[in-house]
Amino acid sequence: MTNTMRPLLAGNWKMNGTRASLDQIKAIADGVKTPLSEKIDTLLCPPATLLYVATALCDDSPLAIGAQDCHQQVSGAHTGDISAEMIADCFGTHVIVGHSERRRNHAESDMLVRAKAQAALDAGLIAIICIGETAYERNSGQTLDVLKRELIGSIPDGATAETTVVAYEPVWAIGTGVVPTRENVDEAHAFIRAELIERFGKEGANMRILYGGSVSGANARDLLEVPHVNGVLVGGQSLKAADFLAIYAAFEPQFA
Ligand SMILES: O=C(CO)COP(=O)(O)O
Repeated sequence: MTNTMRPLLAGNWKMNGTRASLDQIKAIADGVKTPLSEKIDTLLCPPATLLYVATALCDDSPLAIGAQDCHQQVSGAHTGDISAEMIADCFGTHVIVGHSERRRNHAESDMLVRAKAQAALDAGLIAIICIGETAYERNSGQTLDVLKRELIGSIPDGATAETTVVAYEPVWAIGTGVVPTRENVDEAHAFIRAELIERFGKEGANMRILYGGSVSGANARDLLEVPHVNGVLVGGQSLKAADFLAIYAAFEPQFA
């Protein structure tokens, strides 16, 4: 067994899902009610419109529910935003911050992502902080520099292994069906682990590092064997219960 840390399987629905999708959430919540859930954490992040009803659906399931973003402030004149407090109020337990789609589409800087992560920690949520290089950055040899800059800039000083998860999502692998080579994932995760240990010591050694980008039931097992891959953050393949549960099943050989 390569990775002994309790892993996290997280789904990110992005801007997908209406009330018609609640049956999929229920099917996922029911599907993870197996002994494997004693060994791994599962999480689904639907759009904010479904947050409250989703947490109610998961009442008797180990499936946790989280959000995809939060504002850095607790409340105020911020039309269209939701705060970490509001997520917690809906019984959400996690929030994704700094996803590359938000960094790109909303010009979110490392400093802003860090403030959002801090807001999440202040509200008692677990922050899933996303980092990852673009194709241009990889092709021009900047991958590790980008990861270092994003790690330093985006993670608050008070982050602990319990409250903070790092997600490595190479931008070029998101939604493309292109999965990095084992060597690429290995290099990135080992680098992130070393950086986390340097800054956070023991907490950094125990912080979970997820891989995200075109994860499916077909490739999850191989990814989970790479050292320092402590789970996955899944987009497209988390929308349908059957696909999500195929990834869940892929954890079995290592973690059951
Ligand atoms: O961005 C992602 C999860 O946050 C990954 O998306 P895909 O799994 O659709 O590539």
